[in-house]
Amino acid sequence: MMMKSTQEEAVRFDQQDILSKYRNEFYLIPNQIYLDGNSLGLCSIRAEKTFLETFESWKRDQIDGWSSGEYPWFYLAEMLGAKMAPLVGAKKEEVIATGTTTVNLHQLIATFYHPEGKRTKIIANDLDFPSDIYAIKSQLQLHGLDPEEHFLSVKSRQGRYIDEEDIIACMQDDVTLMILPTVLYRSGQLLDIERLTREAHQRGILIGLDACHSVGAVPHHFHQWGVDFAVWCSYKYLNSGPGSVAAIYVHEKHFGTVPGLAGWFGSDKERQFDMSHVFEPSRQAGAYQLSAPSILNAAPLIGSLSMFEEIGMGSIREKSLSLTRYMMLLIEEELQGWGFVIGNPTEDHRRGGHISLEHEEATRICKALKEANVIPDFRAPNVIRLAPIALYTSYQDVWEAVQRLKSIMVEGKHKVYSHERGVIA
Ligand SMILES: Cc1ncc(COP(=O)(O)O)c(C=O)c1O
Ligand SMILES: Nc1ccccc1C(=O)C[C@H](N)C(=O)O
Repeated sequence: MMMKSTQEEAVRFDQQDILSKYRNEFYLIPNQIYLDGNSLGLCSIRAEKTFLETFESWKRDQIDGWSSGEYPWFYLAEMLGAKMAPLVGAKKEEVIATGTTTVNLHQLIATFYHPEGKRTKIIANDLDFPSDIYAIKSQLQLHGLDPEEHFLSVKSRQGRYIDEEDIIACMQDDVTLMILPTVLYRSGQLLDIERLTREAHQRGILIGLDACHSVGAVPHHFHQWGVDFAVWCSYKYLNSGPGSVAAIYVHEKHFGTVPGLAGWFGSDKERQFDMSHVFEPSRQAGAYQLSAPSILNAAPLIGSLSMFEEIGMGSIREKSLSLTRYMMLLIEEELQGWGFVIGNPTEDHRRGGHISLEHEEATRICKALKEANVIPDFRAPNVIRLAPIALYTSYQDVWEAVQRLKSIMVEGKHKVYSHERGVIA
C-alpha cells in the first residue's frame, strides 16, 4: 500500500526549499493561508520601501523628480520594462511598463488590427477573461464591423480547456489577428504559445497575448518565439499592488509601427519636449504609451521586481510547479469522495500557477474556507481557485489548507452559507 503524505514531510520540504527565506519579506497574516495571489499578490517590504521612497522623492524633489533622484520618473517606464523583459524572454527595448491591461490591449489592437479585403477576423476563445472580449468586440465596432461576423471564438470541448488543435483549425485565410491568454484564468491551462505562434505566422496571422496569469509564475520566450505583442498586469504574481502599472511587449520587428492611439508619452524621448504638433513616436515599445506614467502606481514594482531579478524565473517556476503538484497530491489523498474534481491540467508543461478545484457547492465552500482563514477565490460557476505562490507560500501552508478544507467537508461547515456569490467573488 502507498504511504500517505505526512505533515513532517511538508516541514522537510520547507527546510529544503531554497526560496523559503523570501516568505519573511511579505506581509503575511498569522494563521492565515493566502491562496489568492493570482488575483492580488501580497505586499512585500521591498515593494513598500520603493513606494515610500518614491513618495518621499515627490516631497523632496518636486518637479525635478522627473529628471533626478534614484529613479528619475521620466525614464521609470523604460527602466521597469527592462527589468520585466527577462520574465517574458524579451529584449529590454521590447517591454514598457504602462497603463492597465485592458487599455494596453485596446492600444495594441488599435495598432495591429488592419482588416483588409477578406482578412478581417479576430480569433479569441470561449473561456477568455471578459474584459479582453469586450475590448476586441469594441475595436471591431470602431472599424464599423459587426462582431457577430468578424469575431471568432474558439469553443471549449469540455468547458475547461481550449485545445490548440481547435485554435489552429480556426486559423483560416479570413483571419488577420489572434488574441489569446497564455494561461486561462479559470482552469489554469497553459497554452503552447510557441506552437501557436508558429502556426499563426505560417498563415499570415498576428498573435497577441494576455499574459496576466503567467508573468511572474511561468517563464516565456516571446522574442525567440516571435510573438507579435503581449500585455500583462503587475498586481498578481508580480505583487505590485491593486491596480498597479501594467505592461506592453512588442516584438522589435514591429518597431516603427505607428501607434493606433497616440499620446505624448509615446514620443521619442529626445523630441517629446519639442512640443511639436507632429507626433514623432519612439522606435521601441515605449511608442505605445499614452500619458505621463502613474509614478506612485509603478513605484512598488521597483522593489518587487528586485526579487525576480535575484532569483530568476527558473527557480520560481520549479517551486510553483512543485507546490501545485503537492497540492494536487494532497487533494487526491485527503478529499476523495467529497465531490471535488481537479479542473486544471495535471501535466506540468500544461499547467500555470494555480489549482482549479471544481465542486458544485464551490461558492459556499469558498465562504467556509475564508472563515477558516484560508483565502481562495471563487470563479463562476463552480471553481475554487487556489494559488500557492513560489515567493511566499510554504509547503506547510499547502498541507494545512487541504486539512482545513477537509475539516469543512467532514463537519459540513459550508452548509450554513448561501449559494450566492459575493459582489467581488
Ligand atoms: C486575464 C486577464 N485579463 C485582463 C484582466 C483585467 O485587467 P485590468 O482590470 O487591469 O484591465 C484580468 C484581471 O483583472 C485578467 O485576469
Ligand atoms: N483586478 C481585480 C480587481 C478586483 C477583483 C479582482 C481583480 C482581478 O484581477 C481578478 C482576476 N483578473 C481574475 O483572474 O479573476
